[in-house]
Amino acid sequence: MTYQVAVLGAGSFGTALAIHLARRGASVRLWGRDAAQMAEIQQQRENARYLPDCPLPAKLLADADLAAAVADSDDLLLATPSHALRGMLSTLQPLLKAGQGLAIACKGLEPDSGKLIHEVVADVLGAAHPFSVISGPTFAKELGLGLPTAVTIASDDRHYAEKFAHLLHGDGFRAYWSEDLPGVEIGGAAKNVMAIGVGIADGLGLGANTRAALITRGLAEMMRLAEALGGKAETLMGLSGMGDLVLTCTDNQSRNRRMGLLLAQNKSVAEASAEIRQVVEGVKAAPEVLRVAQRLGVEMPITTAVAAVLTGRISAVEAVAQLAKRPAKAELT
Ligand SMILES: NC(=O)C1=CN([C@@H]2O[C@H](COP(=O)(O)OP(=O)(O)OC[C@H]3O[C@@H](n4cnc5c(N)ncnc54)[C@H](OP(=O)(O)O)[C@@H]3O)[C@@H](O)[C@H]2O)C=CC1
Ligand SMILES: O=C(CO)COP(=O)(O)O
Repeated sequence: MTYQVAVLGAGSFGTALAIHLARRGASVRLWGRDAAQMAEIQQQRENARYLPDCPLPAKLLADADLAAAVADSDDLLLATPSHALRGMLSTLQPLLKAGQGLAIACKGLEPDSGKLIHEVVADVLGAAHPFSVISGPTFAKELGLGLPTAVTIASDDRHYAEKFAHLLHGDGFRAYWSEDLPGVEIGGAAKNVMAIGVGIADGLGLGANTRAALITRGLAEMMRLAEALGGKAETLMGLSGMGDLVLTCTDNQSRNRRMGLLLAQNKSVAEASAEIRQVVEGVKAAPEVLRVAQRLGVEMPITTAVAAVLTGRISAVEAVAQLAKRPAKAELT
C-alpha cells in the first residue's frame, strides 16, 4: 500500500516538503488552517501565496480537514512556525493514532519558556509517539523547484530518524540522521539570530571580513550553547549547524538575513516584518536563546547584541560599536 503522510502547515516549507514527498511517491495530504486558502491551493495546484511557481504533484491533496489528515496518515510532518508548536501538538494529541510518529521541521525555541522542540513534545505528548526533528540548509523555494538539498534528521529513537531519512532521501534530496536533538535544535534556532546579525552588518556596509567573522564567532556561540545543553559541539559543524548558518547568513532568500538588512535601514521590526510577509523565526528566537544562555552561564555576545536591536534598546550602529569594544581574547575558549 502507498505510504501516506500528512504535512501540517501550508506555508512555504510545508508546501515544499509536501511536494517533495509526493514526488518521492508518497500519498500526501497538505493541511493548512485557512479553509479558503487551502481550497484555492487545491484548485489551482499551486500555493501562490507562499511558494509560487512550484506545481503540486497529482498525489498531493491540499485541504483544511485536520482530523482526516491525521486519520489517513502513517506519519505526520509538522511545518508550522515554532510559536505554534505547543498549540498544534495539543490539538493533535487527541487525534493521534497509537504509535503514530511525527517529524517536526520548526526552527526555533518556544516563546517565553525558551524550551527546545523536544522539550515541548515531551510536555504535550510524553513519550507516546516517536518523533524526529528535520533541520539543515534548505530554502523552501529551491526544494520546491527540485534543486538538490541536504538535511539532518535527529531523534532519540535512531530507527525513527533513519525511517524518515529514507522517506525523504532521493530525487536530489540527501538526508543524514543524528541522535543529537539539542545540538540539531540549537543549530536551527540560533542560526536565525546570527543571520539577522549578519544582515545588519551587511546592511551597514561593514564588508566581507565582518561577515566572515560574525559567521565564525556565531558558530562558536552556538557550539558553546549546544554543549551546555548536553549536545555535541561537532553536531554544530554539520548541516544543521554550520551548513544552515552559512546558507542563511549569506543568501538573500533568507528572511532572517533580510530582516537584518531592513533593520540596518532604520526600519522597525514591525515595518520589516510587514515587508517580508513570512515568518522570521530569529525575532522570537533571539530573546529565548539569550534566556537559555544566561540561565546556563554561556556567553553569547552576538546574540546579546541582536536581541538588544530587536527590542529597540540599541540601534544597529550601537550594536556594532558594542561588539567592537569587546576586549581581545584567546580564540578557542
Ligand atoms: N521557508 C524555509 O525555507 C524554511 C523554513 N523552515 C522552518 O519551517 C517553519 C515554518 O516556516 P515557513 O513555512 O517558512 O513559514 P511561512 O511564513 O512560509 O508560513 C507559515 C505557515 O504557518 C501557518 N501558521 C502560522 N501560525 C499558525 C498556527 N498558529 N497554527 C497553524 N498554522 C499556522 C501560516 O498560516 P496562515 O497563512 O494562515 O498565517 C502559514 O501557512 C519555521 O519554523 C521555519 O524556520 C525550515 C527550513 C526552511
Ligand atoms: O531555515 C531556512 C533555510 O534552511 C530558511 O531561513 P529563513 O527562515 O531565514 O528564510
